[in-house]
Amino acid sequence: MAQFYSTRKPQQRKASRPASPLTQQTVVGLDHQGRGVVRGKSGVRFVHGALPGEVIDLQPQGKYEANLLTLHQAAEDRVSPPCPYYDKCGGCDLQHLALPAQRRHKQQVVSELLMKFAGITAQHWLEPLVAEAWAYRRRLRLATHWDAKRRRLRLGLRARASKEIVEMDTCAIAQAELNQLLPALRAFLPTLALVNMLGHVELLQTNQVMVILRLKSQPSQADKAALKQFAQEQKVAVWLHCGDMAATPEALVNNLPPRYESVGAELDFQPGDFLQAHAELNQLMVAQALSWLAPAPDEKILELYAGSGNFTIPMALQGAQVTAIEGVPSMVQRLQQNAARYGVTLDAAHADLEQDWQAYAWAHQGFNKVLLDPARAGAPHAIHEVARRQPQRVIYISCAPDTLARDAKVLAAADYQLRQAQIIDMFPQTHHIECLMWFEREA
Ligand SMILES: C[S@@+](CC[C@H](N)C(=O)[O-])C[C@H]1O[C@@H](n2cnc3c(N)ncnc32)[C@H](O)[C@@H]1O
Repeated sequence: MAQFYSTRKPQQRKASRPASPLTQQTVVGLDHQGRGVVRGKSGVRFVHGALPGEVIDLQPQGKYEANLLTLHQAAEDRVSPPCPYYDKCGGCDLQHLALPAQRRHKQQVVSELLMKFAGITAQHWLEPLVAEAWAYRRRLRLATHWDAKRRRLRLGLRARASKEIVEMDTCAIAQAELNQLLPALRAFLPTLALVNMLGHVELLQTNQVMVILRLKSQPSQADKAALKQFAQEQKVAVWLHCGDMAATPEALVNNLPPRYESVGAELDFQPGDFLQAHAELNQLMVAQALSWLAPAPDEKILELYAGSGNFTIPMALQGAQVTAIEGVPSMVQRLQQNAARYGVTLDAAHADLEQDWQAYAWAHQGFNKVLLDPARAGAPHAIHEVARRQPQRVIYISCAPDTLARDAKVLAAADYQLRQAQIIDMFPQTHHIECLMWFEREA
């Protein structure tokens, strides 16, 4: 890209005066990021913490956002957030909305986006798939800051729209085993020389508790010995992720091969691999997707964005002929390892699904059904490739309703009907939405 240099000094920006608060505003909606929508004379504002039907005063922040200043009239569905860190922490931004209303809201968001961007409605919405709504997260990523002068470590979650660290004793949505480790980590980490090169700390709970330290470089032998002792005392595995982000985490103390449960299978994974946030709901979701896919033994199934085999291995165990594609080569290896451990035959390949598929041998076969579970970016290229191949059925698992709606438009244009839809309550108390869609091509 061309760069242009100027000898002129950059103009000094005048510090802008904060905008005046807007009073007695009525909230008319809730957007897909969980913010209340206010339409005033100066345009639309998205207000953090506000709910539809409420009358509020708000403080504008930037061009479109705002913070809630005063609540004059509360919505019926408003509840008092139980977490003491709710006001500061950027994690659970829908705790102030009653759980049934959160689920209704998520379904409404998906339904509205599908209508707005794809012009479609689901023939049938199933009741949301739900499970434990607190203490469910099996992965906690903690930010750190070492104050060398005061010899004090800050360890916690990031505040909303800020780099500030909110230190908490417990995180209300994290699994108990992860919370129990927090005091021990706060006491232990400052005793290590590596504390001044610590990036984040990740805690994982699957078949064991794992502590993953993100470090700029390898720790000293003395630190490694201390970490081994900590692992023994706390009965945890310890992994080190040293160097740049592309480096793979390595086990320092590994008591068991890391595994997570899917339907009828315990699957190998490694820290750094994608892992669904809610263990119980993951299993319900996989079971539901498989029942919709209903693979017959003679049918060929194409699975896209397969990860380490969360959907693949249960499908193959049911006798389906699966071709599974994943973009991270080491995860493809894990998938193949999982297939070998369960004695199932399948094709697994590494590919960037957002590139042209011409060069991929697997892409030249015919497929009866497709299951795809992309990241938040959706499948902007892959969905065209899928539609062009005209499989009878497409099961789409989405964690981003806006990109789902964009991709659904492509399927709708290729004569697919949205037969069933369902919210998966994978991220209760937060605005994040997971959903499952069954598209069928009318012959
Ligand atoms: C939401 S995860 C789902 C993984 C798996 N289905 C599961 O349930 O564990 C999305 C996966 O897509 C992969 N991915 C992201 N972009 C990709 C691309 N352009 N091509 C291929 N795979 C990609 C990621 O590495 C990740 O494993």
